[in-house]
Amino acid sequence: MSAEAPLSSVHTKTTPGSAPNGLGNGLFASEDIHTGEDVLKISAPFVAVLDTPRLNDTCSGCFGKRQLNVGADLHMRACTGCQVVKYCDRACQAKDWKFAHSHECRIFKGLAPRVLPNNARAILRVLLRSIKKKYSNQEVDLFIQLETHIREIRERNMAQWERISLSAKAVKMYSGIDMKEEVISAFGAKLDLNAFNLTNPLYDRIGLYLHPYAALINHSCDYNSIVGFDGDELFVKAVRPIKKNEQIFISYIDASDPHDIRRKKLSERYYFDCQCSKCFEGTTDTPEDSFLTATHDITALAVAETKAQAFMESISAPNCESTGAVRKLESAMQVLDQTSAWPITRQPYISLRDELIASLLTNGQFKKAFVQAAVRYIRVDPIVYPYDSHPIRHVHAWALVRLAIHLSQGIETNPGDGFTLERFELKFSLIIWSLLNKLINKESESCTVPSFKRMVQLAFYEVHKEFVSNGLDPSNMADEIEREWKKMEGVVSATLERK
Ligand SMILES: C[S@@+](CC[C@H](N)C(=O)[O-])C[C@H]1O[C@@H](n2cnc3c(N)ncnc32)[C@H](O)[C@@H]1O
Repeated sequence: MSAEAPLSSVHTKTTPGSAPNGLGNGLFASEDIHTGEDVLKISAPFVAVLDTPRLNDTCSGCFGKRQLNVGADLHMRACTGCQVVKYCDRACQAKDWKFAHSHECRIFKGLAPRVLPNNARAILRVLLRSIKKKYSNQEVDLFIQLETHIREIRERNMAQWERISLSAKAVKMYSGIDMKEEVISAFGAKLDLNAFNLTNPLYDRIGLYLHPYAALINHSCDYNSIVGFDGDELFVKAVRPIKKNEQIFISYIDASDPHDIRRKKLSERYYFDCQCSKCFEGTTDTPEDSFLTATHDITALAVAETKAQAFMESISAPNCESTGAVRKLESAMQVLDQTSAWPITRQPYISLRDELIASLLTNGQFKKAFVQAAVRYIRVDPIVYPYDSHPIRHVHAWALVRLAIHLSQGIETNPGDGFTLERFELKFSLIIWSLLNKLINKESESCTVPSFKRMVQLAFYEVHKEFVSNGLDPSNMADEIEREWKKMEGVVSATLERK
């Protein structure tokens, strides 16, 4: 495969090669890559589908990109044929029709009101596109060579194997495709092992995505690159400088999990014992594995963790509304606090706070959400995501901006909000301006995707214009801004002291 142009839709600073330590193949930097630069950009997926709940609120043509760019509530229309997929407009519909929907529409229509699960819809797309010769020989070759771990799936996870077999049976039956079920099942296993979470530009999962070139990237808990999506475009960006010939690594799992949990997830989900440098170093001094005190009661900590996890799991129950979720998440955090040893930067605390912010927003408790988002931005993220370029840090800063804008407009919040933010007398406009200014200044090194950057630029332009129209230039207000951030520190300390 040529280093410069592996496939027409692939733009990359990598070459495939054999990876050391029994990792099979991998991708290697073909030149020095700076922080924030594209390691790999793929303009068209091999296959990408939305998760079933997202079919109703996300466009199957642009995967929500236009909704974000236009910033308006686009009124999506369902495909008149199958009524399963929805689109922003004719352009999005035409794009998806050409990509695959023209071949699957009648199958979806025949199944209505049932909808195939996401993995079956993805397998169906791959099969239909293969039959219609929509893939190049190179793409097919790469796909065929992908790891399946099919033997391990059959031996170690009967439920997964049954799901794959059932999907294969359904796809064969509904499409009428003349192919052995075992071959279709192998496609399903390839998908399970190699697909990425398709996310929107704010890094919320919306579906699954596969491209066989991107699937060559191996995992490391000490990754140097991050995957993001802008619509159906994939971006792999460098979170830190990468030297020529260095191997490209992403994290397949949540790298903020402690050592043992990371290894368990990789083994159960991807069927390998991680051979990365961080796993070899073990648990000494890593923030994910540390507690606040050197001596602690291991059993009490394990009990607290189990209790907190149970609270967290209970919020995904179908009958759990947002008020109940807030209460449960706060109880879970309290259980961890009561150990006096659990850092706010150790899982499951990090996820509990993320979930709490989301539930507070749903519940209209904006002040409390702002305070929790401030704790996350100031105290949690710099430890959990040590690279400044990490997109999650930028997305969390954006969440804080949105909440500050909301509060600065004096929009009434839920009466049960409780937190007396007023006593800190925050000047929200300066906090908003300084957060956006920081995001803009770090833009070239940020691993966020283009739509996110555009959204930030637009917001900064509007906020700055507002200051100028009042005869002010915040670029010359460094002292005032510093004072506001001291107040924000006060908000964060007061919140954490109340624990
Ligand atoms: C998506 S594929 C990556 C490409 C793969 N190396 C290949 O040759 O096709 C994932 C598989 O690569 C291997 N792998 C990736 N990262 C690894 C790691 N850190 N330690 C051990 N094996 C790894 C495992 O077999 C895993 O199931």
